Amino acid sequence: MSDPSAPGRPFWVGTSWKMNGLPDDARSYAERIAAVDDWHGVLPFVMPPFTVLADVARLLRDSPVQVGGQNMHWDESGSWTGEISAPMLRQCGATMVELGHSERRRHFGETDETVNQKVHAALRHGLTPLVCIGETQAERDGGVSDLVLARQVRLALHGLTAAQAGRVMFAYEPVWAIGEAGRPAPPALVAQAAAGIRQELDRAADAPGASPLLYGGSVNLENAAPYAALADIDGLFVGRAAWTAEGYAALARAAARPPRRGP
Ligand SMILES: O=C(CO)[C@H](O)COP(=O)(O)O
Repeated sequence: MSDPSAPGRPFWVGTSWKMNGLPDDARSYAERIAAVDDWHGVLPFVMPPFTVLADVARLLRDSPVQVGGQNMHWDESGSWTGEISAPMLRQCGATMVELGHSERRRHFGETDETVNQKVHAALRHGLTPLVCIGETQAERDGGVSDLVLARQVRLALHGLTAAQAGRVMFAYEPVWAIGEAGRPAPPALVAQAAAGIRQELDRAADAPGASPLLYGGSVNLENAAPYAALADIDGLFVGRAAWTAEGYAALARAAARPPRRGP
């Protein structure tokens, strides 16, 4: 279990814009967060659509905000119509890449195996993978949440060395808690799931707490602080509530508010 009271424990607050952000809006968002002079100690990152990624990365180049892609292919190049590779993301200024979001698993055929191939490719090309995992409502009702989460973690990290495994970030996102129809998860439930995930991550990595574990799913200004206080949670991964620059900055402030304690 990671120690939330450890001095200097990094805490991430990031957002994926999903399929939102035309060029003018994206530039305006990036300019506004580039102007934020105090992130209250959190590590910020944004994941815009591919079409504006280079622009956003350029505007945030001199800021602490990292930029990531929302997906990528496992191959470097080739006949993969409509896909984006790790070197392409790097060239655009990305340092991170989100992999295995439930929307991609559900609608676009992403599997634990393709996530694993993409994790390997991301690390080969110097991108930090952020792997999204989470159980469906049916899996929770059926009592197999912990098994599902352990399987997703183990398969995502398959074939990595312990040092490599420690460089992979995870986001626990219960599928039933995401999006317009999502129901915010009780912090106690998140704490219980996160403790199990942490055990899996620590088994794979070379040092306890090496792999950051974020929480995502209907995070908002009211629930950010309780989630941020959980012992095994190292950050928040936010959708809708961070789709304005002001909303994002406010969430970072709310998540950074000390003290962070266990469940
Ligand atoms: O990916 C997510 C955060 O970027 C996640 O799906 C949560 O979305 P939200 O429910 O709109 O916060």
